[in-house]
Amino acid sequence: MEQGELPVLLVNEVGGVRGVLKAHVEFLKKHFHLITMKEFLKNKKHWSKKVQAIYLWWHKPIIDRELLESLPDLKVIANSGVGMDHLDLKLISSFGVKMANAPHAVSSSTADTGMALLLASARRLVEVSPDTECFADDLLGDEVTGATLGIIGMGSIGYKIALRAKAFEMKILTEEEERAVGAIYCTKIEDLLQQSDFVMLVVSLTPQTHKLIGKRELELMKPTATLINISRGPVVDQDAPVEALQTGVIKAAALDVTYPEPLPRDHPLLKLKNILITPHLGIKTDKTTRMITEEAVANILAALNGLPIPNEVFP
Ligand SMILES: O=CC(=O)O
Repeated sequence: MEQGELPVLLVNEVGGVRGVLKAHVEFLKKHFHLITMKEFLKNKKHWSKKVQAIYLWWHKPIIDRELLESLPDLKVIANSGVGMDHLDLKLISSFGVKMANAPHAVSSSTADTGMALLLASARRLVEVSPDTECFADDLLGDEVTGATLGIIGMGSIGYKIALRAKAFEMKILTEEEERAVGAIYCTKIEDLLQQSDFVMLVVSLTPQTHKLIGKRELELMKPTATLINISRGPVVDQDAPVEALQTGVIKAAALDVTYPEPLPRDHPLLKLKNILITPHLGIKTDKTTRMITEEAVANILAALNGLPIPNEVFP
């Protein structure tokens, strides 16, 4: 890189459904020469030795061996969220490329989404319309105050959910050691499932958490309990809640994540009444998306300057 030249940052696209938000482009351009995947592919020869960083906005582009081989000067990939399950961390690292995520930016808005799903399904907010008869027997909801919330995954998002749940006077169970918010530690996930009125999934998707919740786990839950997933779709074996919700094994579910996303229109989950499904809204606020880009820029600049990367992720 010549003096005064900005490092080249590759982004999937600008705007659209999966492109870096247009509102962030001016900020990115203060630090980088920005090129899109389309521009890169159009003139690979020109850009290939210039790209030093990738900012991955919403899981695109696919980072595979072919792409990595075509970017010999790539130093860092910054992810626009906390979940890294869409990346082959070992492969990327074998090319000497560093990786980073944005955990601080996303924790509050994702915790808010979790609580919004919990409250909405407890009080059946999406089942009603303005002309619904308010004393209809079948509209009685669940009291949140005093109910037990089991949190599976006590990272920064789980911790913030616990803080919020405490303000709602809930009893909190966790299967990880986290007593700072007054959560009670269950040594076994089975105990948490059996005792909770609401079970909230906040774990990262890894081979260990893939299909963590299936038929057996749902059967351990109370028939009056609600399952809430704000982590990744494949943490739940998706056939299991279909049957469990149809047969009353559990009372309700609220899923911000599914597989695939979005679900096909004829998916059996979409036919159920006792389920609330949102399209992976977790982090989507204006402030969070701005903070994500700021966090990503800090990660990239640190990597390019040979400084410790604030949110480096290791394979
Ligand atoms: O899904 C959201 C994230 O990975 O941060």
